[in-house]
Amino acid sequence: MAGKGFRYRTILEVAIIAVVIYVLIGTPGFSATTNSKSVSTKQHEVPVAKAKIEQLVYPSKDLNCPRHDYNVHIFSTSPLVLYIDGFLSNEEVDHLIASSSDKWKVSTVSNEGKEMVDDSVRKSEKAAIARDTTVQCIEQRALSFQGWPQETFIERLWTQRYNVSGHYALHYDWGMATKQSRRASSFMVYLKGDCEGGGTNFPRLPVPKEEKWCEFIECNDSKEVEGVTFKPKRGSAVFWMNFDADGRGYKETIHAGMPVKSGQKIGLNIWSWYQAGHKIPDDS
Ligand SMILES: O=C(O)CCC(=O)C(=O)O
Ligand SMILES: [Fe+2]
Repeated sequence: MAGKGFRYRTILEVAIIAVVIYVLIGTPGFSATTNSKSVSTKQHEVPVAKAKIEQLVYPSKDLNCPRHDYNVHIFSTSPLVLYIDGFLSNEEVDHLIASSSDKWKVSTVSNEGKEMVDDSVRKSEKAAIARDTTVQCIEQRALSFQGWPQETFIERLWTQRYNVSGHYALHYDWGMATKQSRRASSFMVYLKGDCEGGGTNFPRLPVPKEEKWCEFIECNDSKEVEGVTFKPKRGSAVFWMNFDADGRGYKETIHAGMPVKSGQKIGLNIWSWYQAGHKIPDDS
């Protein structure tokens, strides 16, 4: 009798341990094993890292980019948040807007690996712009700005358009982060900011005291808006690092695209993806 009871207990313990291991391995960001986790377990067995690698772009080595100057202001050192005044030239901004014009598609959000439209989270349109020389020079500038970090690549550039009531609710840009692969940094570049509202709000970042910042941030935000809101100033960008050196996501980087109350806003996302062990393909 005692032997049987012991056996049942052992089976129960093994079952509990198996369930715990299953749950942990299935949790995003838990370990390296999530690197090869499927986007959708049912229909499309696409490993996350593979899907992401297909979105990475490599500016040509033969580019001859025109010189371009911009002004950088340190907003915060931990996490690193910078405001880059004039990151893009007027010509580049016009070019990006023109090349998006016939490509706008409704924006989606990713929910447990599935892409879906959800207006309550994200209401905008996005366009995957062609990678001509101007665009590749911007990709190259984004890498150069960051000091050419190792095993880090630019994700294909997207523009994003918000009309009245367009917005992007609070979120992190982390995506499916693992030790081996993650969205290391974000640039939110503004192409068009002829609007009321539409700033990028970081509720956990404190508002600086210095009035000079009012050129770049909302200084008349109502009391209900927490933290700092960067103005969508044409050609300028907010840059931030999403993770610390150990790969822990910075909670302070939670942010939102504030609702556009009138007019229109167009932005450009430049995300940099860290992929351990990945190399620029020979044929690129
Ligand atoms: O439009 C904005 O201000 C923010 C957009 C954003 O956070 C994103 O596209 O990830
Ligand atoms: Fe974002």
